[in-house]
Amino acid sequence: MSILELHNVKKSFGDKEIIKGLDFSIPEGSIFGFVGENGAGKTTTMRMILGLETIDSGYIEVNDKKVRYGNSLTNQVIGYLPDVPEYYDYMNPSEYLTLCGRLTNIPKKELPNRITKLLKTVDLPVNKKRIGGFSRGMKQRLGIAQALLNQPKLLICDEPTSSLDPIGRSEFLALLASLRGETTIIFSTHILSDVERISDRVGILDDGILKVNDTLDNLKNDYAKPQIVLNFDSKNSAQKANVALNQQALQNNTQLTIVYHGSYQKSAKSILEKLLKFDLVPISMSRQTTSLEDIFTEVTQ
Ligand SMILES: Nc1ncnc2c1ncn2[C@@H]1O[C@H](COP(=O)(O)OP(=O)(O)OP(=O)(O)O)[C@@H](O)[C@H]1O
Repeated sequence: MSILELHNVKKSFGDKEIIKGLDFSIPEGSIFGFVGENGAGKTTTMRMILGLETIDSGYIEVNDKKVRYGNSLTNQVIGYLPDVPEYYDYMNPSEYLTLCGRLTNIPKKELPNRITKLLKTVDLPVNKKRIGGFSRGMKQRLGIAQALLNQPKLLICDEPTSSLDPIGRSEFLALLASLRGETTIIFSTHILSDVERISDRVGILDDGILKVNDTLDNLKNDYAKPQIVLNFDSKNSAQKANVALNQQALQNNTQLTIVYHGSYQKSAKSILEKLLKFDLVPISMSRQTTSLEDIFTEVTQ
């Protein structure tokens, strides 16, 4: 079952068509990595899902209900972490979450328990430390606690890791991954390794349409272009080796890259046999699989 469905959604700003017909759905329980170059329209799409932006044509459904522009009822099942969450620096996390809970009408009796549990989930202290003294990573984690306060079915995060250092990013991704199964997550990013780390599904937005929407495993199979990379001790040896291989390889200085088909074992054996005939021995040989970056480049070229 899908928690989110977009049906031929189009959106222009002035005479510039940004979203040219988005048609996709996100199955319940998945972590969906929404990727695209700067300005591709990721934030605009998320804002339309939240009813914060008008839709020119088409429609969006969340949990089987149509999204309406301005204070959409569908937001009752959505948690949202904007790209730059704003806080009252003088508050501590419990005070801030209490304020958010009151504004969203969470029953007063339930609120303290939920807050204690959530602060534990996002690994923030329940002490009196003020938000003003928090690191960016802590602020993003507090943002997730706020987004989870209404126990949403769908969690939307807009570029949640782009301002974090590697440790903050790692901790944040681990937090998102720990929510797998509890809520469906859509997060936008242009950090492809983040998507590879935690997403089940990937959508690539390019030129106003979703060019790809599939599981990472399927994408890797569909776009598989397995390569063998050989390194030699000199440019000259690499050149000679390429002659021995009938110029099959792409040479970059001391490195040769060969796209192979079928079995790795057979291809590697045949390459080595050809090289050894000429006494050419590579200093290293490795098999490379398709990365999301390769797929992204191919799709958006
Ligand atoms: N309110 C607006 N008025 C006019 N143009 C807008 C408005 N909002 C967004 N745009 C334009 O729409 C395009 C898509 O912007 P959007 O922020 O959705 O892209 P994005 O994929 O989220 O980019 P980034 O990764 O840089 O955040 C951009 O060209 C942007 O300048």
